[in-house]
Amino acid sequence: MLGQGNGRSNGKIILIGEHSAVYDKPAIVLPFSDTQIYVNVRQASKNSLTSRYYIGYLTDVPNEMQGIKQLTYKLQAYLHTPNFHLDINSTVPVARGMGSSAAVAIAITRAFFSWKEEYLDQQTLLFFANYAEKIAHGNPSGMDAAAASSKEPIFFEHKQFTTFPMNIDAYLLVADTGVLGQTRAAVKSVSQRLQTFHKETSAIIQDLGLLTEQAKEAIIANQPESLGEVMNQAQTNLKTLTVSNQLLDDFIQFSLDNGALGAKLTGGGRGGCFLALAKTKIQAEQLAQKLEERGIKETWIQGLGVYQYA
Ligand SMILES: Nc1ncnc2c1ncn2[C@@H]1O[C@H](COP(=O)(O)OP(=O)(O)O)[C@@H](O)[C@H]1O
Ligand SMILES: C[C@@](O)(CCOP(=O)(O)O)CC(=O)O
Repeated sequence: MLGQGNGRSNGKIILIGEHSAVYDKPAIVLPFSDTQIYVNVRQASKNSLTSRYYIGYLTDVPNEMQGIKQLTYKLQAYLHTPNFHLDINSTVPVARGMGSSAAVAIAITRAFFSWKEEYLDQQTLLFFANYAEKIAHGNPSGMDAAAASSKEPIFFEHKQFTTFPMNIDAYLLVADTGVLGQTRAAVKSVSQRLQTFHKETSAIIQDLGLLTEQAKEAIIANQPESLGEVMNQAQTNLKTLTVSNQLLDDFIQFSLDNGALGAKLTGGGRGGCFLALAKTKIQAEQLAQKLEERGIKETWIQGLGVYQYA
């Protein structure tokens, strides 16, 4: 009888570059250690899963969990494991643009390899995580899995990532609208727009890529105001791509009216979370309080310069 295997991962925040990353443009993504996933795997008579969102046999999981199911079967075949029970404990909100599907895939892969006491290199880890992401998202850029596997903020480009100095003195307020995001549908609709309105849509995607480069420069040069302006321009482009929604637009405007240097949605959009940039922690806290009074479900504050690595 095999012992147990354990794996961990964390959520992520896309600072800038969602959607355009699917078309090979760069993105800046931060691992987000305030949200964590722990997975335990052990031998069982039938393949089964326990998570806050689902309890039961893997043969019966709902369609939206096909990514996880196929991943575990692939890991089982690759590592020649017996039947298993998976326990998933997570504080990453599901379908809010925080990369829950990639984080869970990373934690599951780590748990299986630790169970079999097999060495897991970064390339193999990303191979398995992106296998699950392809089933969950259709056409993932790969940045969610890369960020969930990294301890530091990353500049993701051409399927590779590098790190860079987070010199900036500013605070990110992450706010959850509480409404499910629709990553798969939003990614599909951008691809349809690209066919129908090719010239206009590819210009927006190009622009989002340039804005990501400008965001990196603003961070390195410690220019919070410039970063805020770049975030606002990115949000305008995301709105034109129709991946925002009225709720996000209203909260983003409210944040700007209440002193945010910039604000934009994060992740797949059409729900989920948004980001507001503040110069000081106190300003971020004051805005968080106002947003919560206005109905925001949950907020987190992340220092950008004093980044606490996951
Ligand atoms: N805690 C969890 N337990 C089980 N499955 C999870 C969990 N978190 C995420 N998932 C999987 O990830 C999917 C949600 O992913 P997705 O909609 O892409 O969210 P996100 O936009 O946060 O990445 C779920 O349908 C499920 O398959
Ligand atoms: C829209 C996209 O750029 C980011 C999706 O982020 P999330 O899965 O909603 O956390 C898609 C992708 O990069 O695969």
